Amino acid sequence: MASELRLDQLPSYAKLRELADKLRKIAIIEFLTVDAARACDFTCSAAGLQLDYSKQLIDRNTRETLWQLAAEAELPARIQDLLNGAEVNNTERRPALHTLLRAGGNGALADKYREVVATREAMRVSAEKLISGQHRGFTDAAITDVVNIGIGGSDLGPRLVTEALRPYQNSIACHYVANVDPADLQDTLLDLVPETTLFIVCSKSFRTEETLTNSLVARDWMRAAGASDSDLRRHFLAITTNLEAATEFGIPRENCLPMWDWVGGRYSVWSAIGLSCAIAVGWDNFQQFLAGAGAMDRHLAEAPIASNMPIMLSLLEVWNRNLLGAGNHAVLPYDQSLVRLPDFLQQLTMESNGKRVALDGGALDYPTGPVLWGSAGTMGQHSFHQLLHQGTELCPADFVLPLTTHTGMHKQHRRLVANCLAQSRALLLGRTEAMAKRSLLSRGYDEERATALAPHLAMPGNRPHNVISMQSLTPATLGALLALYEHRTYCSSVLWGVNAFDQWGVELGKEIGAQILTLLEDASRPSSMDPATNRLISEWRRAQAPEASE
Ligand SMILES: O=P(O)(O)OC[C@H]1O[C@H](O)[C@H](O)[C@@H](O)[C@@H]1O
Repeated sequence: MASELRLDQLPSYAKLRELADKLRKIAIIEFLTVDAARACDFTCSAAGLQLDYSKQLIDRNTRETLWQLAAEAELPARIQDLLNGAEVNNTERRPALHTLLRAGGNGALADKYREVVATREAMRVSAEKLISGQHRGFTDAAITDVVNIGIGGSDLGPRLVTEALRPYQNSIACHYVANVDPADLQDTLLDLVPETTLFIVCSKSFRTEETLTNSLVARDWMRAAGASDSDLRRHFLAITTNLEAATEFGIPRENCLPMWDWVGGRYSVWSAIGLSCAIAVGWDNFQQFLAGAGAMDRHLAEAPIASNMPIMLSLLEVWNRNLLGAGNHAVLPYDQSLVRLPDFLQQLTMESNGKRVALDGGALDYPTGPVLWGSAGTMGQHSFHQLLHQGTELCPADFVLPLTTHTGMHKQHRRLVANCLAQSRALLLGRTEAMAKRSLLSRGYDEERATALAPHLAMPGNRPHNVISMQSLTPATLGALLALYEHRTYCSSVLWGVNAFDQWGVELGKEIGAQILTLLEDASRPSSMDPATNRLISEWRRAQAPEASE
């Protein structure tokens, strides 16, 4: 591992700085006009996806320099480290082997791969028993509903995949409960019947407060419906590395599927953590999902830097972040079934690359992972796109566009596609004040009013963005898309010199949460927190009805 890497000390970085100063004054549309081949050349394809980066603020020279930067950072070697099981998670002394979960076989990692294959088989059996109605509840009724209880990586991936693949959905309905707010579980259970409901307790650690709290309430709900302790085994499965804690909770070993410490939570949808997806869409579709990701893994491993899609996306991320100063990145899927994609990518990218020290613990004096946000088009157009077009913040964006629809409503889908392409073009071109004034005059405004209004209608354009398209959103292209972002995240972590696979920053809040809970549970305890926290604790205590404080 090159733990001493510092992005700003790589030889090409100084040249990129000069290029950024120069390019900031140029309009992207000029590149497209002058260079007729750019619209085709600034694209790459892999695993059923096409990336169009022709509307980024880079010219051919900058692109060459970015490729050079990737070579100087030894990105291809670092990618081999990831794929071959090197200890890329240095603070936790582990490899990060999510790619093994969708591999067809790997000689060097045969022991681990055997476990993966055995677990896949157990997932298949479990999913098929449920789908075929063989898995029955305590009154011998077939299970109709599955509730995945998990949070973070044990929720966001499975939830996204199940929702995105709704056209492939079979008869079992999968629901997702994550929040410790009792309303989340309560709302979900409202429409469910205990006799036909199965819970999957999804927790890599089996120590997560939200998941354990919700699972206990779910167990009480089952008991209240008449399920005995031995009946519960028909209604609870667990996915975890911590089999002991799961059995202590009352889920017998034969109802547990394993996870491994070499799979990070946010990279785990490919493991048994994805069981709810396999139940929702069936085993064949889940396998297609794994195969799509596997195809992207092979592309990452084999494609040269110049045509490597995850590497290119990562270089553009670093260019926009470090050289053009963009502190955020919007993801705009033009497909309602990908409405959860920004949520999933927030954990993937911000938990991975929201870091301020290098692998060797040294402080970094350049920015790392940007804030990621977004929502499905066209909803965002009627809300935050105003800022994308005219705000003072530079927001690079990825449009994600399946070219066809599963709905069968092709005429209406055309409108969605037209909106996506129009937003992309408007971000590229903008509108000058003179153009705005001309348009106002043609609409009957008088000279004085048109002059006054024109600056409000003018848009700078030149907003860099990518378009990631695919023929249609299938299990395979969805797998490829998620793997693409996983690999972009890893490549960027290499360039920034940070560990993408730990998340120490989430721990302190959990510790303080446990301390504060003891103060909320026992009103007689004096609170010795900071004055602001003490005041809020007192306010909470005053707000409680007497029966809530027992
Ligand atoms: O799967 P679990 O062990 O319950 O963890 C669930 C989540 O909680 C943690 O706080 C981490 O920040 C996440 O990376 C993880 O996915």
